[in-house]
Amino acid sequence: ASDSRLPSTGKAANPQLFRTAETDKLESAKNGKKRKRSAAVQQDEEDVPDLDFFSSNKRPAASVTETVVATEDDVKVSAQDAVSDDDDSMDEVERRTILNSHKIKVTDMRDLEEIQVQPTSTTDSKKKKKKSKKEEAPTLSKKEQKRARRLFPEPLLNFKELRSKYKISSRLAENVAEQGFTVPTEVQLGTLPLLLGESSEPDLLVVAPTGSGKTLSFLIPVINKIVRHHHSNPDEHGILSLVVAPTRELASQIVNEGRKLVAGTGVKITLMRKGMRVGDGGDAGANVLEENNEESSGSEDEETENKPAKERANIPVTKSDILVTTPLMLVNALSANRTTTMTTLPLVRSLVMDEADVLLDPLFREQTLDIWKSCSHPDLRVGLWSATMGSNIEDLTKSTIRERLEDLGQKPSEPHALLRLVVGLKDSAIPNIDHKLVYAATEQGKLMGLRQLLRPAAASASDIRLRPPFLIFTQTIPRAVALHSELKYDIPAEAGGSSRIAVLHSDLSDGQRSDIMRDFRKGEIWILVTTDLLARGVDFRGINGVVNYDIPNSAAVYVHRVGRTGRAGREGGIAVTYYTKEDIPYVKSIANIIDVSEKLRGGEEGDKSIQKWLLDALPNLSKNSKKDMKRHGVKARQAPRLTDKEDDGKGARGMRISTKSGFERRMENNKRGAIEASRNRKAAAAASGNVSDAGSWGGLDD
Ligand SMILES: Nc1ncnc2c1ncn2[C@@H]1O[C@H](COP(=O)(O)OP(=O)(O)OP(=O)(O)O)[C@@H](O)[C@H]1O
Repeated sequence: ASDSRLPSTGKAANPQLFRTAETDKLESAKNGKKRKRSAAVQQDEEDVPDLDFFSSNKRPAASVTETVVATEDDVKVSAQDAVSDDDDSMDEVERRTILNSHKIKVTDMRDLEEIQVQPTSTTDSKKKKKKSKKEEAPTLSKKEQKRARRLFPEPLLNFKELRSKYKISSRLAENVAEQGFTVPTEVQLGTLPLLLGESSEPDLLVVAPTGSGKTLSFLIPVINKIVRHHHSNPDEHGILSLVVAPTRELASQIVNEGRKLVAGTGVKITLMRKGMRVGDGGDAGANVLEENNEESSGSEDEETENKPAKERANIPVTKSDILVTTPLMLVNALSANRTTTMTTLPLVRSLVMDEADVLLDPLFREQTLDIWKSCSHPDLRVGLWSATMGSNIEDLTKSTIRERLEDLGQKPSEPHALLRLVVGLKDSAIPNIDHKLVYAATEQGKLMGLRQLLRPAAASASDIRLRPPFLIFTQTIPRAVALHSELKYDIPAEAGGSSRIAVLHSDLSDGQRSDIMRDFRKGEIWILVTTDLLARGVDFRGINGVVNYDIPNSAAVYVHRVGRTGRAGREGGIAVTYYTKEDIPYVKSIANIIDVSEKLRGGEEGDKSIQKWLLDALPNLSKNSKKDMKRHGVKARQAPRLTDKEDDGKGARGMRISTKSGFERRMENNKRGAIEASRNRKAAAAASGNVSDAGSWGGLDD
């Protein structure tokens, strides 16, 4: 019975994570255009403070029928709004009610002086309020400043409004409708009006849960803007939008999503590949893509795939409007592999950074900032999207926006805001999955636990029941490879044997990587062992679970890894995290994340997987150790000491992934007489050459 609610059954729940019955009523009334003027709600922003998004669990959030004392501001707004009762827009009280119950918080990030001088906020009434406040009290308390920065823009109630209200291209609207989504997710509800509305398009920082549909939220406005651009500037050709993502897998997925949306709109979206050059295509200042015949395989990206390499080499210029790329690939193209100064991208009007916090993390920062600054159009808008975002990213964004304009020596044609939109609780894991934090004491204990998960019969003995397909994350590439060869023969030949389990990491060729992605998506591979390469962004809708075989290097990585399941509101996903004695110093931040996500879900204290005593007992990690852990992971597990071959027996032995149990599995399979598997086993035994040099653990008896 429990299987019927697994993500893999494809049953999509409501994709919205946060909602209340009261708002449902209000939204459907609005959707039905039955506007109730009597709505009066006291929903002061103090009710939704930074760290308390659980209010709807404790008491009913703003109710439309409730008559309560309105704040001074609310009265002002309501009175003003009554005048324009006939129009279809919402009053501020309704907007607040809907945004608050979906836990959407919009903040103007600019300095208050700037907001006052250049009022470009999305709500007129709010503008007036801010101004009058400022005039009355020049020095505002912190609380008042926060209040003055809060915005309550109009939410998107349904996808039809994209056409009826926001006038997006009819073909684009059709393409969205064809996806068959019933209601917009929170991030779509909040960001689409901001990006498509009549006010000047803002720069936007968005923090919204994993699997909540951020891709659609940034692609629709980007595509619509280009359709408009094509109308008004029919002669201007070149890259108008850039989407940057940290991995090839994610970039490729964005292109595939984009292709569905651009069909018939005249907009072209392209995945940046090795061998493409971004150069001057002849039109003055227009950047176009040029492709030569270097390797560019990858079956996920169908378009160029079907053409033989020779033919591809003859495509001199790819006229593309949207280029989707990883940072390094574009930087190399713009600087001829760092041999020249960066070419500029003068036409780009939209720069989207997906997984922005990792793109601006030291690992990618330099490349990302180079790309950002190479976009030299004064009307560039940036969008930074992720499920996690440190406050350092906000500061870096502000300073880069400023510096880029200073370097350009030009001003944008119209002033615009830098807004931040947060859905739910910043940096938290989604509430619709089960988290299991399991103490396994040793490396061998983890392997034993994982084997139990692989066997449905054995699973009934523990309380964890994990059905394929699922992902297993390790700390390093050698460990992913070792674990894969360890588990390869655990799946019986009758069920497909070793072909059901695969390993994916960045040492594989592009072609191998996309083949594995394709087979996993098709359901031919059931279990994918991987590194943090797949921790972010990739969307396997029907994945039932995630196993953190090695604990993640940070709380943010935990949020992203486990967010591969429970996509678009699906229930029943499981996240299992093993930890050993060595991991104890690093577990607290993960336990905290789980605790918060369980609070977000509500429910009884007894249902919680993280007990208070555990949280109290786990040690806190110093700032420096946190930094160190983030960069290197658990020391004892670092590559390259941990591969079997390189194990020097001095300490790393205890942390290696044992091979003896693999041998045991092979013996078991021999007994079963699975001929094909036996042939593979021999090959594998010959290749590894160290079957007898196994660890101390003898495997599990079935
Ligand atoms: N309104 C909607 N209703 C139902 N499903 C949706 C809706 N919008 C998007 N989806 C689906 O939700 C899934 C997750 O979307 P997406 O990959 O954009 O998530 P994300 O927010 O970018 O997550 P991550 O932070 O992990 O990158 C996709 O399969 C997408 O098709």
